[in-house]
Amino acid sequence: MTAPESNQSVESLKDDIQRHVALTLGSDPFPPRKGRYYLGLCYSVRDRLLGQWLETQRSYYDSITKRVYYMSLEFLPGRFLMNYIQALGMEEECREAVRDFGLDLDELLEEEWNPGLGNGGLGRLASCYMDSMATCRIPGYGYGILYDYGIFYQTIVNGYQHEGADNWLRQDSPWVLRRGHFMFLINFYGRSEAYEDSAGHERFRWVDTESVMAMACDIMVPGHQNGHVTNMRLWKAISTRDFELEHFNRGDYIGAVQSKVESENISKVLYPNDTSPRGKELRLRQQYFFVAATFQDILRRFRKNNYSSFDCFPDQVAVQLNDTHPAISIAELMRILVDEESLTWETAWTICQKTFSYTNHTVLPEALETWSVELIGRMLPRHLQIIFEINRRFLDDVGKRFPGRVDLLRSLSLIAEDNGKQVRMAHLAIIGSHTVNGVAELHSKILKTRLFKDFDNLYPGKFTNVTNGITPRRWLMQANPALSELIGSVIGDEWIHDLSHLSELAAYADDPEFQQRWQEVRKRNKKLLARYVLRKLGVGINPATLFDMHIKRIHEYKRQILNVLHVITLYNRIRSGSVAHHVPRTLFFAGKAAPGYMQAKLIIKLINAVGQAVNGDPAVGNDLRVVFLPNYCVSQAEKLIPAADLSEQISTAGMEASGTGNMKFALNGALTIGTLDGANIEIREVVGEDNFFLFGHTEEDVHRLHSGGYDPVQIYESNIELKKALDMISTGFFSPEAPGLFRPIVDSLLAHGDYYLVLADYAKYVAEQARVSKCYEDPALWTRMSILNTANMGKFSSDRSIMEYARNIWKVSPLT
Ligand SMILES: [N-]=[N+]=N[C@]1([C@H](N)O)O[C@H](CO)[C@@H](O)[C@H](O)[C@H]1O
Repeated sequence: MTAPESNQSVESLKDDIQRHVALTLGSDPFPPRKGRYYLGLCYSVRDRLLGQWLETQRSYYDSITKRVYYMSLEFLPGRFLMNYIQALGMEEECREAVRDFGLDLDELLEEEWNPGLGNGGLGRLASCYMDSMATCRIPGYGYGILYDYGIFYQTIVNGYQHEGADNWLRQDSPWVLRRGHFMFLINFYGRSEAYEDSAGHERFRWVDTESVMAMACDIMVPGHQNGHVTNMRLWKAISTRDFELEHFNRGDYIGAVQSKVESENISKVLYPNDTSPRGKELRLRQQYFFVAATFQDILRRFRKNNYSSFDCFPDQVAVQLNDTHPAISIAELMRILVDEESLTWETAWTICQKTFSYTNHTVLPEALETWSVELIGRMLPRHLQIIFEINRRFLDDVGKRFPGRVDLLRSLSLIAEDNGKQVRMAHLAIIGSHTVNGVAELHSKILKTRLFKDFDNLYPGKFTNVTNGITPRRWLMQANPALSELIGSVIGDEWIHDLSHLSELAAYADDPEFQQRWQEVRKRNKKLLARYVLRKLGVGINPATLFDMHIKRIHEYKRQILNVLHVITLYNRIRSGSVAHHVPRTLFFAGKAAPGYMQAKLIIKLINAVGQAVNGDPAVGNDLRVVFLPNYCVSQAEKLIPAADLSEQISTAGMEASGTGNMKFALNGALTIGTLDGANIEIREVVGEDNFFLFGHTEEDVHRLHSGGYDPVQIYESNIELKKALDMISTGFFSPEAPGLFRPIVDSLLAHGDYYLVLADYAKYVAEQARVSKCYEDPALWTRMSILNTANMGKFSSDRSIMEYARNIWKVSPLT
């Protein structure tokens, strides 16, 4: 863009901002105020995106292309403004425009509330995938729920997590386009009534239902500087107008309105559990609500092309089930095709299996969703009938192929009998899908060889792998502009669209001048973070120390406890002077615990209690500092990750399906200390064993130790430093006011068998951490390792993942 053109575009942008402040917000544009001008800028940027969105949607219709429907109960898009500005390639323009008003773009960006419509990795992955679908021009949409309240707002009071309501829409969001004209009626409860149709066939209809409306709310998802803009369509529950007669007849107006209000509770709040569902009725209502609304929207689009039959439905529609949360879709599409479209069961079932594909995100037993037959029968009576019929036909087929294998029938059945009749949603998703994938090679192997072994034997070729990825737009270009600029200065900017170009960086790994510039960028990012921590917590941290980060949801399998045991060990070594030399470290912890997960909440308290002791001990000084950052979210991760030296990926092998934080850290040049778990294995393969700090038992070892012979007490007894650390925890060293406070944690390790093998991996972990310190003392070596990590992360772009889904699972090609 020429100077006059850019001046002209800066001027027109300034006009738009002030016009929106005046005419959209109804506020006086003078004097310029941060809050008002932030919204003025948002609406001006939105205007520029809407045009591209309309064009993109038109191109979908014109090309009658097959579309992907990525169904997810969670999305974690992060703040939109900077992502939109960079996708439109107008960052400089915006900076200049707001500067002319005496404002600073970086300050305006902080005005935006994080849309926390997800818990962790699964939700963020869905948003990275949306960004890549748009950037790779894969025709598709994300479907979910517009919760009024997202993941709770975490504060730390006296070391304990407190949950606050995340009323993120209280100031209305400039990004949410409410589509009042797209309202669908969603039914619940009632009963399924059999009747005979004119051809004498038995048919079913769902009657006497209670209903609520689903209103579409769109949020745009722009591709990176390619004019391709798609959207997430998130459903909001709106009460229907008609009153339930029973209230009305009693003249109970308030009661009548009450039930209306209740019906709108469906989209009120996100369930805050990361990998352990709570079988709550409202949660199932949320799942069916968004599934039913989504399929009415899918059918509306399909019917627009006036196809003569549904046989081509799978050629036009690919539905990806993001975990089992949307799995009731399979029964819903069967209901629509059989009950409403009068297709035969067989035809309908074939269409279903050709339409659906399912991604599993965890092997943790407590995370595999089941719904009681009683609850489904009450809330979705017709769907239960359909699920029983799917199961009957499925077991018939299995019985024919494997006569007499009652055990097989029991293990494969959709219905679990052991704790009251439960519908296994993963089994429904597997049977009703043409493809099932895990999210990293080890995880996908475990699905095939352990968790769903019988299904893999039954359906050879159905199980596959698509290793997770992250979008380089948000996680490098946006989060780490200084490093992006340095990279661009030597290899250009193609990596933004094709991350494999990063490999060209490897040539600079030993280049002293480049190493120098790399170190400067990293120092600058660490100083920036130190300033943020001082502002947020009033805690001073020294940017010259090794920044060691463990930021993710709090869960025992992620082993924040193992990290704390290492911190206490270092603390004891420093206090006792038993180590000749210690490399000063700052330990960063951040993450939310599910409100009902008491052990995780106690782990947060332990981290803060240990931090208080260490930070307050004059004998330690700057050598060791512990920081727990409250309210971990996407925008906080964008500040933390570019400043990290060490990335903690220390889960019990076989339990972290993939991890995606591990990819974000390595992409930004942090080195990983980790186990052979999830995507750590594939990261180590590409960055090289020498550039990865590995420790711990393998998944095979864990499986073997879980089947017997593991004695954590023996390890405790035989390791002095470990015993000392555990004794300090259990005797109240970190909780003098309540000596037994952390007993449950120590009991889980010693008395209850240490299921997550914390003690088994302690010694190797501490030893590997010593190797980390040693390497860190050699800046040339560390910088070389850091550059080689970034250089080799091309594989972990979500563009690669999405193109694998498109080619191997969805069978769609990018729009040209
Ligand atoms: N649910 N779930 N699963 C997870 C994460 N907790 O959200 O999905 C993430 C996205 O696939 C994985 O990276 C992670 O390992 C896995 O535990």
